[in-house]
Amino acid sequence: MSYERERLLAELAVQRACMLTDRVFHQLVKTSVSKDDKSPVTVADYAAQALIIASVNAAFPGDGIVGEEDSAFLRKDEKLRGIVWNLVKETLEAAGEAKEDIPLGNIKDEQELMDTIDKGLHEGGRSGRVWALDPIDGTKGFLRGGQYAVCLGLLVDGKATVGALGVPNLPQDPSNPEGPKGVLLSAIRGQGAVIRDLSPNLTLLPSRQLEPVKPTNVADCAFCEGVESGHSNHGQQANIASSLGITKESIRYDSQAKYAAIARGDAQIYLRLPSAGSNWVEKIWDHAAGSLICEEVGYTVSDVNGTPLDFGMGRTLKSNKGIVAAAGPIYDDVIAAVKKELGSQ
Ligand SMILES: Nc1ncnc2c1ncn2[C@@H]1O[C@H](COP(=O)(O)O)[C@@H](OP(=O)(O)O)[C@H]1O
Ligand SMILES: [Mg+2]
Ligand SMILES: [Mg+2]
Ligand SMILES: [Mg+2]
Repeated sequence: MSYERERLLAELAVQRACMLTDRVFHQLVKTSVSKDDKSPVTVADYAAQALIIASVNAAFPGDGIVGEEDSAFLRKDEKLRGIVWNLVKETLEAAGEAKEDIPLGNIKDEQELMDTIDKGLHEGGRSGRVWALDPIDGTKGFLRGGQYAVCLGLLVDGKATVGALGVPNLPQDPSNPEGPKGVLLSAIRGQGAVIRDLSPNLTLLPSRQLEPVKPTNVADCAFCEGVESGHSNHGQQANIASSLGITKESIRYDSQAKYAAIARGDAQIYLRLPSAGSNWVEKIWDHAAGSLICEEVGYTVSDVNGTPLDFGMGRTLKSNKGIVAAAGPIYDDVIAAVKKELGSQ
């Protein structure tokens, strides 16, 4: 099976959702809403989940969907519901139909909006086709004006098989950080990965194949980590980098923007070691699309013990702990340094 249609659907659904999140993001920045006010991101989370589920459902009605959000809060808050519905309606009108021959789905009213969001309540698991959806990954980054990502992956029998990542605030040219922003990456297992600029409308701009990683000296590499110190252990990550002889400062991005950055070669390592005392269990929607895209350009992605990520365990990666992604040729060095650091606690 080629999965070209699934990839096209994922790209278009993510592109359409990014039209919405980008709009909310800029309204948020423009109106300088208090950083403590979480409502803009909440609105965008619900609206983007609804739009993407409508697309998956229209094109592949038999597939399961594991989405991060549900409508419980929205059902209780009429005002918030009205805001989300307006955003969804405006985006549907602005986007129109895709010129490609694939249905992207519609939502007719507020009731259907909430029912659509709740189609993301699937339990996941080892068998069949299940989409993993994070409508806004990096909510804290979104609120800070930093990186965030719209993430959609297809798991087939528990294995990440198709993935698309929209990263609206990532510079298109890594050597020009102040230049135009917004990229869309996608992959099909076994077929490499592609990148293109995000477009302001539903058009998919021309894509280019991402180059496979090349052998490099680990000391010359750069590593990526999250911004939030509560989400990963910055101290241990710095120790690991220094034990590998890495002197470059880490690239700190919220969200799966980290996977996008390493996939296109801005850095070669992503470390996500659990914070001290953390019982956090990683969620499948935080890693399905990004890890596949990286594997497709020659990364090895595992947990901190070197165990491959198991997306067939349900909604979470409960058999894994933390994340280590490194370019294939340096992975053994990196995982050895991770184990040494964790063993020496
Ligand atoms: N204590 C914790 N440890 C690790 N990850 C956490 C966490 N609390 C929340 N997260 C996850 O971290 C994701 C963001 O990743 P990052 O830290 O790399 O930016 C969040 O996704 P959402 O923003 O979609 O909720 C959330 O799922
Ligand atoms: Mg997330
Ligand atoms: Mg999210
Ligand atoms: Mg969240």
